[in-house]
Amino acid sequence: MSTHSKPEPAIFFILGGSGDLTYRKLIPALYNLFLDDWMPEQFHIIGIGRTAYSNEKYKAHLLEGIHKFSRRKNHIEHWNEFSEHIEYLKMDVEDDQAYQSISKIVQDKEKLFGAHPNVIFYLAVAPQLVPDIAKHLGQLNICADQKCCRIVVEKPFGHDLQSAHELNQLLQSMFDESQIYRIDHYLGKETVQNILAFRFANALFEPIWNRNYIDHIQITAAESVGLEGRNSYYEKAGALRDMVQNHILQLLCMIAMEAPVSFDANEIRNKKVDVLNAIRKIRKEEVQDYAVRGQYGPGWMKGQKVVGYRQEKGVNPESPVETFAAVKFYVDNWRWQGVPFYVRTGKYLHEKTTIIVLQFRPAPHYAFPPEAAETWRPNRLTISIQPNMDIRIRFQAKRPGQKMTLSPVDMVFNYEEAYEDHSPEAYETLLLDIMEGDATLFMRADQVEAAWRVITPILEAWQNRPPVDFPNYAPGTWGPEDAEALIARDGHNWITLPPLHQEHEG
Ligand SMILES: NC(=O)C1=CN([C@@H]2O[C@H](COP(=O)(O)OP(=O)(O)OC[C@H]3O[C@@H](n4cnc5c(N)ncnc54)[C@H](OP(=O)(O)O)[C@@H]3O)[C@@H](O)[C@H]2O)C=CC1
Ligand SMILES: O=C1O[C@H](COP(=O)(O)O)[C@@H](O)[C@H](O)[C@H]1O
Repeated sequence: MSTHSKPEPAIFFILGGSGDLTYRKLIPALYNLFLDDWMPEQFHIIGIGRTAYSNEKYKAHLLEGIHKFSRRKNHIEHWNEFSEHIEYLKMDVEDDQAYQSISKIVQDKEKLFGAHPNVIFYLAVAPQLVPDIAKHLGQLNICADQKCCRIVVEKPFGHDLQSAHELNQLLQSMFDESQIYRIDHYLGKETVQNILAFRFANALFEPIWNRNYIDHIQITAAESVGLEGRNSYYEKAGALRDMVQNHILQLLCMIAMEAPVSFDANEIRNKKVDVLNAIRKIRKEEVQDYAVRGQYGPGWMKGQKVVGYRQEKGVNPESPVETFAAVKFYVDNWRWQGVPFYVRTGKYLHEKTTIIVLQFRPAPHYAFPPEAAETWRPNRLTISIQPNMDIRIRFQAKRPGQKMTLSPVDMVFNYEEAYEDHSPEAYETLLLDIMEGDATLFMRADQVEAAWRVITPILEAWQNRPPVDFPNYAPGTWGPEDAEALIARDGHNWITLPPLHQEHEG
């Protein structure tokens, strides 16, 4: 979010350096920053885990991750230069004595750099290890330096409101809030950051961005993948915790927030937390009117046979865990009173797509002859987050010819067509922000808790009332029928993005 200059010298400790996140995301992102000349002049990366790796084996393992997962899989010409900055430390994070090695490395690097580096502890470990690690790190002298020492905490941040609150209290007892970076990788996506630019760098849209013009809003974050090996985590989470509590509510905040006075991290976060606090609390007894859950059964995905969720390895054969969730929210404030926000997400859905749709109200009066159009399509603004990266505005246009015949057309801004520059991966942006000490795109303690508060009644109602109809959707569909009913009851339907230039429906 900052307007970047090259960061100060930095030491990265990745606790969980032998794990999947480091392999898939963190090292590819750091390497891309290196290729783009964004890494500090002096930096060092220490991967930590219990697995026995020599430095050479560790680097070879990480290089394999670049080949598989980096957006620049084959750009390895600078890998040797980059990997000189990497080492592996075999360490059990539950061993109290082991933390001395960390202090020693920092002292050695300080001498070598001849400067006081920023020290970043990235906790890429299972959530149950986080409290213990934070306690140990908090006791190190280097962490008393509020300006230089930072701790990065991955999702899930807590399992519910109470555990999130306890984790916040613990972290804040060891670190200043300004040192804590709670990751929500959606906030690092280019198209998500662009929502702020679109809304607040243009005078055109803000006057109509409210209940007077907008009929309803939809947010779809559909995935075509399944569990991707994270079965045991997912069985404790489910779609509501995994996607709605964090990513989807953050998208909703970006759409619904008031204009910030400045781009100060706390100013933006204040405006977002105002939205979370304004979301109408769903009463437990009304949860079924506002929320729908689903679980996929066995079926086919892109020509491949897939097992149902309950048949996945490590999953309870009678699991009540939802792999799909749809919710209708209201934001009770002057801007959004009465405007429903429909959100949905799920695994093994028809296609991977994350879109935000602002459906405008119809024009107040159509003066055109009845034969001008079969049906009137109100204006619609669609923000495609991924995999398409575009913004489309739908409006009525006169078809060429002697008669006044109208049809809907799209005005499109497409990232790839508009800019030659590539878009960085979310983790690249976020890691650079951490190095620069810019917390704008990270979750503050009160934001995380406010988001848990929003979904708590649904979590509790679902826990108290086990599902009777699971599995209730087939892989490759758009989820359970009840999700269609949720929105159809209000006279709407879920909008999926047609390919550009295709005739509009719905
Ligand atoms: N993977 C992903 O795509 C995503 C992951 N996340 C989050 O990131 C975090 C890490 O996930 P992921 O990488 O998938 O998990 P993995 O299970 O792949 O990795 C866990 C890491 O923790 C290390 N570890 C476990 N116990 C100890 C210990 N006692 N001492 C030292 N190291 C230990 C493991 O090292 P070793 O076995 O060598 O001891 C390993 O490096 C989780 O919170 C997850 O929710 C969030 C979004 C996406
Ligand atoms: O945080 C998570 O996000 C991914 C989806 O991320 P995306 O960037 O591919 O949209 C999701 O698959 C995973 O279950 C969840 O933990």
